[in-house]
Amino acid sequence: MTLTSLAYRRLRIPKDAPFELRPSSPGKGWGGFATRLIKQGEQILKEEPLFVIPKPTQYITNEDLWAAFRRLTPADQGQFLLLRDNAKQPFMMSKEAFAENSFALPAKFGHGLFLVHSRFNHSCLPNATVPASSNDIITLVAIEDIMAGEEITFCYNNDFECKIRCERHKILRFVCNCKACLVGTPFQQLSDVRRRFIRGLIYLTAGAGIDGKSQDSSSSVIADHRLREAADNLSIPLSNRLIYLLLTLYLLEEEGLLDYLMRERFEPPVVVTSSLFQTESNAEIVKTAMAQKTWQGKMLIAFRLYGRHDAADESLPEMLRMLRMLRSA
Ligand SMILES: C[S@@+](CC[C@H](N)C(=O)[O-])C[C@H]1O[C@@H](n2cnc3c(N)ncnc32)[C@H](O)[C@@H]1O
Repeated sequence: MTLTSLAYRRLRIPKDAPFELRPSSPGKGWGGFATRLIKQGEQILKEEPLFVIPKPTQYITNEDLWAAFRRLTPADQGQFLLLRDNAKQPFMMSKEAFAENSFALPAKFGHGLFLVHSRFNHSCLPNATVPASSNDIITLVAIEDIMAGEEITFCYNNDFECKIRCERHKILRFVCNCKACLVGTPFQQLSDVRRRFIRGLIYLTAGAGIDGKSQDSSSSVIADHRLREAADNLSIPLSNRLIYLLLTLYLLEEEGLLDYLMRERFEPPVVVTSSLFQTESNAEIVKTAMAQKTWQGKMLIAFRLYGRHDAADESLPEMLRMLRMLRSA
């Protein structure tokens, strides 16, 4: 344990916090570890920013940061000066310190410096999350039960469920070694296939990538141009649409990413889509599929619908296009 990393011992942590800060596995500096069982959905940490810079990242300057630093109380300045580059040496530049320890605050179109949230390491298969906040206060929430002694991690980006290992590492600018990143393992190889597949399936059902944009032919994950055009025009038939949605949920589950927040995001479209069928024979299959207990079971039955036309197919694209227009208005 180096003297510099011991600086973290002096960080202000809530007295009743269910975690402690200590060294993590090699290369990961320090991290947050559960000191007792933390139940799924439990709030692990609620934190106010030390300061906020109300600017997009690319416009934040060292001068902005020094001005914010000077406005802090001496005690808060002391806390800022405890920050270390991955628990090693102090940061050379305040911009680096800010980049490593800040979170975007959508409500303010700016970024806040969070001393304690930033001590938690990343995983592409996390056990916690920091949901988007509507104000300056952010929270760390368990997305599964976390055992005492287990490292608490969250995913640093919000679209990693559809990014493969090398894409994730390019964005992170460090090499993560979680189960989905450990090269040479069958899980890792399957993980890349699953996440690329999830990206394509999201495109097919939403008619846009996770960034809300349509893809040009060079960057598209959908190789078949007719299929991509059908996705862009929101004219994927209802039967296929339901199969793609169920497949997405099944793959997320296989990947270990189907936590309660993912379910909140992906289950409603399945419920809505399954309620739209107008052709009686199709509606019967959907009913049987939806009665199955598992996503795999639902998907296997729903595959019987593949390629089947439904009376709702005539009006569906128009309805979806109107919804898209309303959302973007
Ligand atoms: C916000 S800090 C996290 C806390 C940091 N470990 C510390 O000791 O201060 C982010 C840095 O931690 C390291 N890190 C976080 N998650 C990691 C992971 N899964 N694998 C390797 N390094 C990681 C990287 O150096 C990253 O730039």
